[in-house]
Amino acid sequence: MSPEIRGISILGATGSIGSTTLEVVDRFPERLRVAGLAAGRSTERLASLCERYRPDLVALSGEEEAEKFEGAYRCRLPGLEIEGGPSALERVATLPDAGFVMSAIVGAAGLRPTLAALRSGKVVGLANKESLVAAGAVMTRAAATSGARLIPVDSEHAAIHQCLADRYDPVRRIWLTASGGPFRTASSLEIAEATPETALRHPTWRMGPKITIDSATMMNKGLEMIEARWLFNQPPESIRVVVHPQSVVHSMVEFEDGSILAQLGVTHMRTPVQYALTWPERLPTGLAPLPLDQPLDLRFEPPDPDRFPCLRLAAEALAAGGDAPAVLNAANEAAVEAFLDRRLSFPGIPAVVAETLAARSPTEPNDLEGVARADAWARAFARELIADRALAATG
Ligand SMILES: NC(=O)C1=CN([C@@H]2O[C@H](COP(=O)(O)OP(=O)(O)OC[C@H]3O[C@@H](n4cnc5c(N)ncnc54)[C@H](OP(=O)(O)O)[C@@H]3O)[C@@H](O)[C@H]2O)C=CC1
Ligand SMILES: CC(=O)[C@@H](O)[C@H](O)COP(=O)(O)O
Ligand SMILES: [Mn+2]
Repeated sequence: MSPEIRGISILGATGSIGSTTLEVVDRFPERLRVAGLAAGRSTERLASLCERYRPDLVALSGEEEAEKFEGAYRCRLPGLEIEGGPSALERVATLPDAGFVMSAIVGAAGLRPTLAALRSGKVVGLANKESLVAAGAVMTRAAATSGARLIPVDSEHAAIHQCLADRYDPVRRIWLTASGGPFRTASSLEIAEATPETALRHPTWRMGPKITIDSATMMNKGLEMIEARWLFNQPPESIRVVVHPQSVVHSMVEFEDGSILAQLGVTHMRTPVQYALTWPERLPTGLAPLPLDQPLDLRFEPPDPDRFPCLRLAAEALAAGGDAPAVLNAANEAAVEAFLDRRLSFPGIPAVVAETLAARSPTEPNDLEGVARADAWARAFARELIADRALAATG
């Protein structure tokens, strides 16, 4: 019997995860059909994707972007519905013909459409970790109410999902592996001199710019600790980080008897992306296998929160709960953007996040509006700090 064709929507179709998702669609055209696509500003790429995959609906981040897209590409895309703005992203996330939604917009812009997909009971492949970092309680509650399923795409969480399978054995610890980023062996002085060029040189993964900077500060691992807390419902103190420079062991679960299960694989996002799209089935990825018939050194070392303070800040936000993770996330987004624009130094990133967290008046957001308020406050506060620092540096 041939498998049923599954309609999918891709939020963040023009990005790194979006492209990998489409590679998987190319591998299994008899199983996967693109129903909806959404993206931000890469209009030429989006138009080519629409020509190639013929979705029913395409959404752009804003109405103005959608009007420009319509004007420039309508003649190439007859019959395609084109919309823009937050409600359009939500429409793509809830299309009746899409049983699966790949949530791969970068940053807090991914929250609303991800929540819409969860509310409408979709299977959601979650790459947008910021959804769980900023609004973990809101997202997981929505999934529990609607019966939606969250399948992790983040490589570490996909690994843990596989190690846990349907086991109900008590978990002692979750070990998230971290590559350590481009500055793993650098001194604090060297790290202070980091530029966008050096920080974007990730040693093992090719990813979009925001997550690549997060890997360099190790905020990525901090965000992943918070993501793991919500995905696997584990107490914060049981979620640990171990540096593993080869990025071959994608993460591990330690059970009460001390046994540790790990998931290993090649360093390529096609594996977790395809895992989410075809779960619970496993299909060939077409990637060369991990060469275990060759010598392979695997190293594990403790992380250094003195050189990488973002790790400590994220652990503190996780322990504090309430709006702290949303504030951490928004301040980090503002700081990373400024670093990439050369308006903030690399050590300025944890400094801005720390000052923003310290200045917050704690709240307990219980819906997305509350999270959005915490996010807006933190973003504005962080941007002011960044502007003041730039002024102090030039003045
Ligand atoms: N890349 C990876 O290997 C991994 C990524 N992730 C997570 O997946 C997410 C995506 O990362 P990645 O693919 O690397 O990022 P990219 O920067 O490569 O892509 C981001 C995507 O988001 C879209 N986008 C940005 N802002 C908006 C907006 N306001 N409205 C609609 N679309 C928007 C971009 O559109 P456009 O380009 O058209 O502006 C693009 O399609 C992140 O949350 C990241 O942490 C997790 C694990 C691994
Ligand atoms: C591929 C993936 O899941 C990334 O989140 C990756 O883990 C980033 O590398 P770091 O381990 O350096 O943060
Ligand atoms: Mn990851």
